[in-house]
Parts: sequence; structure tokens; C-alpha cells
Amino acid sequence: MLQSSQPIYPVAGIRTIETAAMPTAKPPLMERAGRASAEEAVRLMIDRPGALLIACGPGNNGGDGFVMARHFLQAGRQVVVAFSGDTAKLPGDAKKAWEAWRDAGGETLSDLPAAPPEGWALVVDALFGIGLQRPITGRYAEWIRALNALPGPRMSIDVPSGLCADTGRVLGVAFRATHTVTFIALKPGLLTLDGPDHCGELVVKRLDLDANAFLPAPGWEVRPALFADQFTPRRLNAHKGLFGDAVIIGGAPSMCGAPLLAGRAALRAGAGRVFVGLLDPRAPAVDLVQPELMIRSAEHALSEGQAIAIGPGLGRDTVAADLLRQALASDHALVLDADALNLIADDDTLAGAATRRHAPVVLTPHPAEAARLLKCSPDQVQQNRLDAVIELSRRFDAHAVLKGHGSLIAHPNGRWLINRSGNPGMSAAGMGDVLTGLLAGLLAQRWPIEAAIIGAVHLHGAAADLLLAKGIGPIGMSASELPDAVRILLNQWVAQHHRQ
Ligand SMILES: NC(=O)C1=CN([C@@H]2O[C@H](COP(=O)(O)OP(=O)(O)OC[C@H]3O[C@@H](n4cnc5c(N)ncnc54)[C@H](OP(=O)(O)O)[C@@H]3O)[C@@H](O)[C@H]2O)[C@@H](O)CC1
Ligand SMILES: Nc1ncnc2c1ncn2[C@@H]1O[C@H](COP(=O)(O)OP(=O)(O)O)[C@@H](O)[C@H]1O
Ligand SMILES: [K+]
Repeated sequence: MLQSSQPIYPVAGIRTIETAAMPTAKPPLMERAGRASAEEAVRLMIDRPGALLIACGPGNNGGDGFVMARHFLQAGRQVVVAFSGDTAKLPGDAKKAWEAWRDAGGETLSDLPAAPPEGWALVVDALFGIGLQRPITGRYAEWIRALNALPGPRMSIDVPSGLCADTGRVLGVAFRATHTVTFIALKPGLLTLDGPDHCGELVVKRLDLDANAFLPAPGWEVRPALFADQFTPRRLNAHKGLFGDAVIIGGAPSMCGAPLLAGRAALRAGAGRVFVGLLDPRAPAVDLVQPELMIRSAEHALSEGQAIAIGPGLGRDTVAADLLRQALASDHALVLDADALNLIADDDTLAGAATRRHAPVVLTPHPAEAARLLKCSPDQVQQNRLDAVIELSRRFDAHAVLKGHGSLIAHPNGRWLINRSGNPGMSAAGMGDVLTGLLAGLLAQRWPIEAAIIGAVHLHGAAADLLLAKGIGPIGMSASELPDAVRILLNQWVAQHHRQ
């Protein structure tokens, strides 16, 4: 069974859902959140006897911590709660949760205690959740640093404290959880930038709410279920003409490797034929490692194919710009990567031609390329990757993929997604070229545009995860190893889907 995709809401959306659900929620949402956290904690503490430490903060995240503590106390488990604020200033529900903890016989320490000799069974971070407003400093920062230094499992309630739930930025310092239990739905900051490094294993507890019924989800996580419609087994009577022609354009002098890698990826993704159009007049006439690739001059290759990807190793001279102009004038689906993006960033006429195109355009920038397109700094892009990808899609009226861990996809219809596959083995030259080739390969097979983008981005990361699981990486994983893993996965998924 393919797992269905989960919705993602920025904090404002979560707040809307909470406000709508809260008045009628019985038991109250904080009770549900505390209980759900306790259930998850029990799973983490199997084989770990002893006390657990819960650090509670001054808002409702702290309230969840008090509820969780009470459950363990009532179950006869030793719990130590640390809270450095003023209980009189706790917001309503959190105050009630503290009172219930106190009334159950719970004790609250005003500072972090020393760890027992056998260590804590579990360290729980209930300091800040979606209400984090500014960088953490002072005593809370000291607490987080001290908690991060403790051995054993560390669980965050809702959001690792210090992590911005919307962007995945660390504000000052952040708790590094081995497990995070998040409520109602996923938030973007848990899935991109520094989010995954701080969340550890991430579990969503919906608190018995159907978030989508309160507020249609603006974003979704990428899952194979979203493109499984395309998993069609091949007929015995199939022939290459059914699987389309992909065209890759690039390879200025000394940069031929990039389009060849993309071409190999397009083949492994199943394209019937792959044309690679190289700009370098002295480029080899054949790829001896992959002789199936049909190498042409760039000009010649442009007249072939159902899907064109242009950019890998393209260069930025007038020849490159002219080829890009021709590609933009074609009526095929077009993937723009690398130097094609840089050319567009520098030339309003090319940018205009991309924006006005009728056939689909896919932009696949890494953060520095996105920054050139948006005329800002890479840092500004990374400060809010979701806003950046949505803005790119809007400005160019195109599909956009902002690469990096937790790649984001935005469609011109406003829908956005975050991909969770992939690992740091992919932080190596040529990985982006492979993604470009996969996109061209799936588009050549006439996958609908959204399915092709989501599918390519997910497969790309999942292939790297497969290599990682086999011990091939993260150190030393190379881009040319990825296409074979893509082929294995795609065939497995199609076969599994049709056995169900
Ligand atoms: N609402 C609900 O129905 C449900 C909510 N739930 C739970 O509540 C959480 C949200 O609760 P929340 O809104 O109270 O925010 P929270 O994350 O506890 O932090 C706010 C507090 O921190 C303070 N503060 C902020 N930044 C700071 C900083 N840098 N350094 C120091 N202080 C800082 C801020 O103070 P202020 O900014 O006002 O000075 C305020 O006191 C949510 O993540 C989930 O766990 C669940 O129970 C499900 C139902
Ligand atoms: N740590 C990581 N986790 C997941 N994916 C990654 C990671 N590092 C890189 N990638 C992926 O690898 C690809 C790198 O692309 P790019 O930066 O264009 O590389 P190149 O230009 O060398 O081909 C992107 O798809 C990116 O999302
Ligand atoms: K937290």
C-alpha cells in the first residue's frame, strides 16, 4: 500500500484550525496533545527504566509538557519537570495543566537538575513550539545547550525549540531532537533547511482533527502515491516510440559531462530515445559508456523530441543565449536548469519569453540560482525557502523546484509541495544534472507536468536513499551512480503498485 501524502500548514494555518476546533474540543486540544506525546514517549522508553526529564516553557508548548508529565506520574513513572518562568503568567490552558500536575503531586524545579548517574530515560523539550517569536537567548539558550549535551533519546513536543516552524531556520540556538511529535499537521519548517536535522524521526499526531475539513491544505508532502497513476506496466507489444524522445541541451567546451549525465538519467527513467545536443564543437561523437545516447550538435538536437531540458554545462555566451531563445520558442515542455536559469536572470527578454510561454516551463534552481532569478542574495532565499519558490513560480508563471534538502515545488496554480527523500550523499557535483535528466525522461513519456516534477524530485532523492542503505554513501556517492538506482526503484514501484 502506498502511503498517502500528508498536508502541510504554515503556522497561520495551524492557528486557524486550532481556533476553529478549540471551542468544541472535548477533551481539550492540550489534553490530547499531552496524551499523544506521552504515548509516543512510551514507545521511545521501552527498555529504558528510570526518570524522564521534561523542560517546560512559558507558553502552551510548556502546557503540553505538564499534561505529559501528569500522565507519567499517574502511571507511576518518575518524572522531573523543570520550568523557569512564573506559573502565574502561564496562558490559560497551560496554567490549568500546571495546576493539574501540581494537584497530582508533581513537583516543579526552577532549574535543570543534574542528570542521574544512569542518565535520563528520555529528555523532553516542551520549551517553545509554534509560538517562537524571536531568537532564543539567555537562560533558555543555556538550557537548550545543556539539554543537547545529554546522551540518550531526546523528544521535542510539536517543534524543536528554537526552530522556526515556517522556515526551518534556527533562531539563536535549537534543540536537537532524536524524535519530534508534531500536532494537527506537518509544518514547512520541520521539512526543509535545518528542520530535518533538528527533528530526528518525525511523527504527526492529528489530535483527532481533520485539518483539511477546517482549512484546505495549502501544501503537501511528496509521496509516490501522488504520481502512482503513471505507474503503467509496459505492454508486451510496446516499442520505443511509445516512450518518447527526450532532448538535453548543454555542454559548452569543457562542460560536456553535465548533459551526458542528464542524458543517462533520462534513459534510466525510461525515455524511448535520448538526444544530447552539445555546444562544444570538439565534443566526442559518442558516449562510449552510454552509446545509446544520440549525440548531436545542439542546434540539430533542438529539432527532435517531446521534452527539452536545457542548461547543464550550457555556458552563458551568445551561442548559449541563442539556443535558449530557440528552446523557449518551441512548443514542447521545457526544463530550465543551471546556465539557462543564469541567462534568464540576466536578460529580461529571455525572462519575458519564458514567462509568456504556453507550453509548460519548469525551473530547477539551487538557492544561488534562485537568488539570481529573484534578484536577492542566496541567504535571503534560504531565510524563507517556501516564500522564495512560490515567488519564483508566480514571477515566471512557471513550475519551480527549489533544490536542497527538503526540495520545494511550487506550481503556477498556487499548489506547493515539500520533498522528504534524499540525503547528504547528494551534495556532490552533477546531482542536479541527474534531476534535470529525470524530468526530461518522465516528460518524454508524457507524464503530466505536475506528476513528472513531483515524480522526478522524489525519485532523485529516493535513489540516493537506496544507495545510502546499501552503504554507497553519503561519503563519496557520485551522480553517475544515481540513474541505476532510479531504474531499480521505478521498476519496483510499478510492479508493487500492480500487485496490489
Ligand atoms: N493553541 C492550542 O490550541 C494548542 C496549542 N498547543 C501547543 O501550544 C503551542 C503553541 O503555544 P503558544 O502559542 O503559547 O506558543 P509557545 O510555542 O508555547 O511559545 C510562546 C511563549 O514563548 C514566549 N517566547 C516566544 N519566543 C521566545 C523567545 N525567543 N524567548 C523567550 N520566550 C519566548 C512567548 O512569550 P512572548 O513572546 O509573549 O514574550 C510565549 O510565552 C504549540 O506549539 C503546541 O505545542 C497544543 O496544546 C495543541 C493545542
Ligand atoms: N543534503 C541533501 N539532501 C537532499 N538532497 C540534496 C542534498 N544535497 C544536495 N541535494 C540534491 O542534489 C541536487 C544538487 O543539485 P545542484 O546543486 O544543481 O548540483 P549540480 O549543479 O552539481 O548538478 C539537488 O537536487 C539537491 O536537492
Ligand atoms: K518544543
